[in-house]
Amino acid sequence: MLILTAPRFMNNTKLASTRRLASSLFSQASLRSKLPATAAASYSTIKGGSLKDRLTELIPQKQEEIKKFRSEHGGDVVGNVTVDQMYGGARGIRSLVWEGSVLDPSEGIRFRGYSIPECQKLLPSSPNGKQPLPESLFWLLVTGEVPTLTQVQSLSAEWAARSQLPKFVEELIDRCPPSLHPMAQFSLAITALEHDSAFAKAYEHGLNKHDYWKYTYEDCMDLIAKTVPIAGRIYRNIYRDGIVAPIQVDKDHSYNFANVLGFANNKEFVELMRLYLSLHSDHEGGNVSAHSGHLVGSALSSPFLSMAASLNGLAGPLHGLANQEVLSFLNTMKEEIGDDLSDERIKSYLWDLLKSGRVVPGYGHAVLRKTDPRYTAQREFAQEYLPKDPMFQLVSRLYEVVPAVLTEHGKTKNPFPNVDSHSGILLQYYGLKEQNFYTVLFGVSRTLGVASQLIWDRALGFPIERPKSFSTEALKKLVNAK
Ligand SMILES: CC(=O)SCCNC(=O)CCNC(=O)[C@H](O)C(C)(C)COP(=O)(O)OP(=O)(O)OC[C@H]1O[C@@H](n2cnc3c(N)ncnc32)[C@H](O)[C@@H]1OP(=O)(O)O
Ligand SMILES: O=C([O-])CC(=O)C(=O)O
Repeated sequence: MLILTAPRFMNNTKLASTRRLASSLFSQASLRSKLPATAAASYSTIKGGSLKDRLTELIPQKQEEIKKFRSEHGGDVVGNVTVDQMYGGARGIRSLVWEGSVLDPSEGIRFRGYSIPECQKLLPSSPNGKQPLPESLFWLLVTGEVPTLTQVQSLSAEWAARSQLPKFVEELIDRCPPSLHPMAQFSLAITALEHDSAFAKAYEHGLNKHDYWKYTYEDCMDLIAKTVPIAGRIYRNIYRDGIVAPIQVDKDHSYNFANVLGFANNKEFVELMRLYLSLHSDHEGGNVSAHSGHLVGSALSSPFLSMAASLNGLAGPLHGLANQEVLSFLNTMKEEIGDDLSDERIKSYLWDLLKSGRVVPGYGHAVLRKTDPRYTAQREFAQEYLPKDPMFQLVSRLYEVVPAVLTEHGKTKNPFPNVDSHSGILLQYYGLKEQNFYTVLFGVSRTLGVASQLIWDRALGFPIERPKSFSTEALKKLVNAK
């Protein structure tokens, strides 16, 4: 209430009237009717069924599979827990079920069993591109199956059709001071989508457990669709003229994302978004953003509230925000060492940083013990499209120098780069220079992974999460410490 009556920070009449014009040209009511005939029909009648149809077939099979597995192996032991693990961020404790992806410490992520290069080969891309469409990755995460291009296009059309924001959410974003971090604005807007949660409304009126997933599914599809105009509005408000391009119903999710940001006229940037949104989507269940979304969802909070929790975790500098930190690190380093990219100069800069008790952002990982394949995929993109870019060259030089320094430093278990160490310089190259916004892009992508698991959490009837905790005193007693 208070927020709605507060003065606007962006009180610009011209801006308001332009927005009115844009929204009247593209109101939600007219949106569905503007879907191309094939696309409009597609998500209910596509060949092979819609994603929801396919889920309706798959869910009973998976429920049976798990029932049988638990009846035969429910008592099998999968690991022990040490005192160190309890104090050490639960590292390595096997305690979560996550269907979409599994992370191998050496090989990196596999989405439903497929590595990143395999996904790049197998998943449908745009007819004029070669990176997988994030829609296709979402289909894979949800079903475990590689979709057809028609199925993927049906998702593009469906997300576009669901993208309209409630007016009060637009106003909420517009009233945020530009000094409020984009991730805080993002989380705020996603929380506010709770207003129209199908799950929360149905639950309030008494919902059969067997139908939880259907309402969760509806909310998840709305959530994914609405991340795009929300992110666009935040970006355009803080850094540009406040005018957000309308969603185009005959375009894919990444094109629309690039378009709301104002970069869709560059085909390479649109391809980069397809790669970016696919790569950042899912990283098994234990990372902070995935686990937060799953945990909050386990209380039957709606996908909107669950995703807001996930985004709040992603916004931490040891997690998703590291991609913003990397840019600051690179820029400060460049300012300090200038053009001298010799090993000696870079090493001495890194040692000064480490001695001041700070981390090298973009390096290290809680699970990975080799170079993150998401880093490699972005590096390959850079080698193809921007091989001579000075920032890419700096990142490449660091790749040659940092692992040895971190190894000599002797603390980190993984001296190699992670996903965050590369993403920022690609965005810089195409003119998206505002690094404080970068984690919002990560969040738009991570929504795909968190949403796909939330649907399964409800379909499989996962219970409320509630691990046991101990005080140090109680723990000492437990292990008979003197
Ligand atoms: C999308 C993502 O979330 S990817 C990760 C993004 N985060 C970053 O890039 C930030 C920099 N990296 C880090 O801080 C860490 O490597 C993390 C948070 C990613 C993983 O943390 P952990 O699993 O605790 O790493 P690890 O077990 O190797 O840490 C051991 C020690 O090495 C230090 N260390 C780990 N990585 C680094 C690094 N990049 N630079 C300097 N020191 C490091 C840790 O701070 C810790 O020090 P401490 O014993 O004084 O507390
Ligand atoms: O897996 C992790 O802990 C962090 C990470 O890389 C991600 O969430 O993408």
